[in-house]
Amino acid sequence: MAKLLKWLKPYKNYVAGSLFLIFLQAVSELYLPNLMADIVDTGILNKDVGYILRKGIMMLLVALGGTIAAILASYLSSKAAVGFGRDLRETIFEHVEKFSLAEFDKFGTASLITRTVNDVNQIQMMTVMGLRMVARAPLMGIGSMIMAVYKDAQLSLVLLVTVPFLIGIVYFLYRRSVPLFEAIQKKIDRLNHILRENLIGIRVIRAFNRSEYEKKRFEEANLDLTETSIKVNRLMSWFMPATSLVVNFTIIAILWFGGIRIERGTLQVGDLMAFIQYVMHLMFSLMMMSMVFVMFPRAYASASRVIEVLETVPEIKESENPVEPGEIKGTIEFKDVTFKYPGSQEPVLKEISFRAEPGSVTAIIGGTGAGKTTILNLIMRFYDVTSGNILIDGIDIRLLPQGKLRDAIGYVPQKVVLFSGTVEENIKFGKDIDLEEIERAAFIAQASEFVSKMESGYDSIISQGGKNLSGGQKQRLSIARAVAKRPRIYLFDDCFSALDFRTESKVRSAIRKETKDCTVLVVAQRVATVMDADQIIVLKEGRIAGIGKHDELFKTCPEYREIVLSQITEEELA
Ligand SMILES: Nc1ncnc2c1ncn2[C@@H]1O[C@H](COP(=O)(O)OP(=O)(O)OP(=O)(O)O)[C@@H](O)[C@H]1O
Repeated sequence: MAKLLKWLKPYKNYVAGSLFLIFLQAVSELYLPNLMADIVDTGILNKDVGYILRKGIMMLLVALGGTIAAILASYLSSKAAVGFGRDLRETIFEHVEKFSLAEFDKFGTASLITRTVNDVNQIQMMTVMGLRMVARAPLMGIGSMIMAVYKDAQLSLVLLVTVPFLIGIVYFLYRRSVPLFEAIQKKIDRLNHILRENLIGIRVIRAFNRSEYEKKRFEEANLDLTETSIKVNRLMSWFMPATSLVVNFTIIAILWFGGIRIERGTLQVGDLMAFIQYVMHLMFSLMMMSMVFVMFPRAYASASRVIEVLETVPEIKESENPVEPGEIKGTIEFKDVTFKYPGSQEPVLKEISFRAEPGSVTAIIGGTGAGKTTILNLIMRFYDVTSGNILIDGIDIRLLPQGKLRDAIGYVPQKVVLFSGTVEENIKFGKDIDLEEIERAAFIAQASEFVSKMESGYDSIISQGGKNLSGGQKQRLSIARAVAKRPRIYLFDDCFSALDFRTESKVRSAIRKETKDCTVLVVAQRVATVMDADQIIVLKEGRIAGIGKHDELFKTCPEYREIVLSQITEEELA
């Protein structure tokens, strides 16, 4: 928790101001019972109306001052806590942006969302409570104790019996609630995860008639969270009655012993009234502190989760001695690359070596799960190789600044990702270009026609995830986005399969012209897509089964021959 305090630093003036005001509020509250005792013991006993009025007005002024201080303290502490929460969320977001895919896989999207929103909220609430109560409760507690002893030291002995009871209750609840609060945060993660999957997969869920099953899954997670929350609340429901009971017993004991002392003439009525008020303040402070204690475990659990994210060092780091490559030309070379996903037993790529030159097209073909996408992931440095090297223009990509590397790449993923916004915003996502360039990119990707038919053309709104577009339309916008960057290297990950043959061949011939000086890597399933590539890499279970041109591979590589013949007959080939 203390580790997070550095985000509170910019707000230290607000914190100091609020602590000072809380101090003033506490002083005013401690002074009031004293004034009241004076009114009773001096004013009322001597029937001195003037004295009562003077002291009464003073009480009013002190109370007013205390109230103003309390309002201002609340304002300042809220400002500090809200700003602290905002900064923390921003820091987490920026940090997570630097994560490699391995760290994303480790936390999971749902958990990262819960940690950024819900956990930070818990910490923020704890900060407000902390600022208001942590300062006020000890001040009031100690102040009331001193004042009570000052009023009647002997009567204060009652507290020696009752205060340990209160502390015992708080300690018991604290020990019991910590694990429950930790569990609650994990269960919120799980609920978010299921909810997210349901919202994203709603079409598939309906098509497969799995709504009931998903409903059950959600209900189970929801119930699980509810049960744990009820357990915590049940535990907490003991808190107020138990503490009230102790407080009321304390008051009864004070009235009992106080009455005896008044009878003996060793205590005045006003002082007893003030004493009771001080004791109430003391008990109230202890209750406040215990509320902080109760909130603390939850905030502590949240803080640990946030710190876990912040302390995760992204595996993919900028090199300490980066090589400034100047203009990237685009030669890609794999040298004996072996790669194992974090947490996996077996490598998915084994001893891969090939070279792709600018001005050439390299196609990668192979069965599902052969490791084709992984090759592209490695070129973009989403993961680092386990052994071997990947060189761009002869420089190991680990030595290249990541921004420079990715700026040189135009990537079209297998699964289209579009962002909510306009068509134009989506196309110029990788580079801020003018409308003419945007239209050019759309033209190459064969997207101009359908975009011009959309109601507002390039200003048409794309809904979340591109739900208002067809699969092929989304794919073409995704291609246009890559083309718009005018990169040196193109990585097409099986992105033509959503297009019909005619559109695919149009897109490919337009792209061929556009990319004639660039290095192009195409992952494909269709033989027609790879046939005219300058080199074809046949992947089988993470190894290169063959590399060469179509005719040569058809003769020499049985795996390639099998793929080709599964799609085209020998007569068609001839
Ligand atoms: N993030 C990951 N963590 C662990 N294993 C992974 C991860 N991503 C992929 N894999 C595994 O790596 C292997 C290769 O995956 P990859 O996506 O590269 O295959 P692919 O050849 O592109 O397949 P497809 O044609 O079906 O897209 C698969 O067995 C897959 O299970």
